[in-house]
Amino acid sequence: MKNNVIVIGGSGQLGQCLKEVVFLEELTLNFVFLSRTELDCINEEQTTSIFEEYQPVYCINCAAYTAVDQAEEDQHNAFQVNHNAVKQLAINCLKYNTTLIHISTDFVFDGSSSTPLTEDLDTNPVNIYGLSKLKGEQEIQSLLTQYYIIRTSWLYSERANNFVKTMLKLSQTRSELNVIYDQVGTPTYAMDLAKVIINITQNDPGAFGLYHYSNEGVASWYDFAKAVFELSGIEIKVLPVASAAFVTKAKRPHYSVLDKTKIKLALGVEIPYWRESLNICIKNL
Ligand SMILES: NC(=O)C1=CN([C@@H]2O[C@H](COP(=O)(O)OP(=O)(O)OC[C@H]3O[C@@H](n4cnc5c(N)ncnc54)[C@H](OP(=O)(O)O)[C@@H]3O)[C@@H](O)[C@H]2O)C=CC1
Ligand SMILES: Cc1cn([C@H]2C[C@H](O)[C@@H](COP(=O)(O)OP(=O)(O)O[C@H]3O[C@@H](C)C(=O)[C@@H](O)[C@H]3O)O2)c(=O)[nH]c1=O
Repeated sequence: MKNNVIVIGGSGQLGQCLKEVVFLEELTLNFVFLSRTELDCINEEQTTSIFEEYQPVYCINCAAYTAVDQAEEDQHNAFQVNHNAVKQLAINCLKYNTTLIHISTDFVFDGSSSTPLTEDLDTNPVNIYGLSKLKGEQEIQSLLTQYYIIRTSWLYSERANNFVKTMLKLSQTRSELNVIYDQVGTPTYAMDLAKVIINITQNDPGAFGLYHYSNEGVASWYDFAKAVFELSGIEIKVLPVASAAFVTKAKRPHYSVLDKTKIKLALGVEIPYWRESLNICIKNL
């Protein structure tokens, strides 16, 4: 019984990438991917019965309310998924001695730093999504010792919705695009992150705690968009604009480059440079 790994939010972007890594590698554990229809994690009874059924050795939580702008007007649902459901997962992990691998975000920071963000830096989210994700982190940290919280940033892949796919889609109907240059971070190829997560389940060093993971390097959304078009061979005019000129419902941090020193040392991961990974993704699209 003790060889099950449950993946919550299994049909989202990261969930699908995890599924692909599991499919490609020979693994010792039995991975069970649960879509929202199989487990709605805001349903406490359903969550408890899934833990009872699988008694998982790991629970990988990829479920989240990720619509950053929508969250500003839909706070209740954002907190239900990103805070309350995470608390229920943690309670069940405690009961079944399950290690929780939970994904969080660079949006827990306010963006006022100008040097890469370490795990011990003060948080101060500037939007509802970031605040709800921070509350989820805090529940885990107060209830569990056996957990990995991995904060990541700007996830993209061949799957689901993400900035790369949005840019490519917009380029089909527009001859020029305005893209923000004064929000700086690091794009992360979700396949790279998925490999790190699966590796934890296969070679767990027991180094529980909070970690930062993104690809290497630094980019603005403008740099990211330009690279998407350059690597795809698409000719389109991309105009750099300031955040003030691109109004969105949610405020976003101006600087969210994550410092990856801790995860590199503790888990021995080698992290690809963001443009290298983007190139792989674009070739697959
Ligand atoms: N995307 C990004 O840029 C970043 C994401 N993250 C974090 O990484 C993690 C994975 O994100 P990503 O895969 O990109 O996000 P997606 O939005 O692609 O996937 C999230 C998944 O969660 C599911 N979900 C939402 N509500 C529930 C619920 N009540 N019960 C069960 N499942 C639910 C969604 O289901 P459905 O498909 O039915 O809506 C969806 O499949 C999240 O924790 C996110 O906060 C961190 C930094 C950047
Ligand atoms: C579509 C578009 C967006 N933008 C800007 C708006 C925003 O500042 C930035 C990214 O926009 P998006 O809405 O695609 O991405 P956004 O939802 O802000 O992405 C965030 O998602 C959550 C889930 C996270 O955890 C973060 O790490 C981050 O990836 O690009 C432009 O400048 N021009 C455009 O044409």
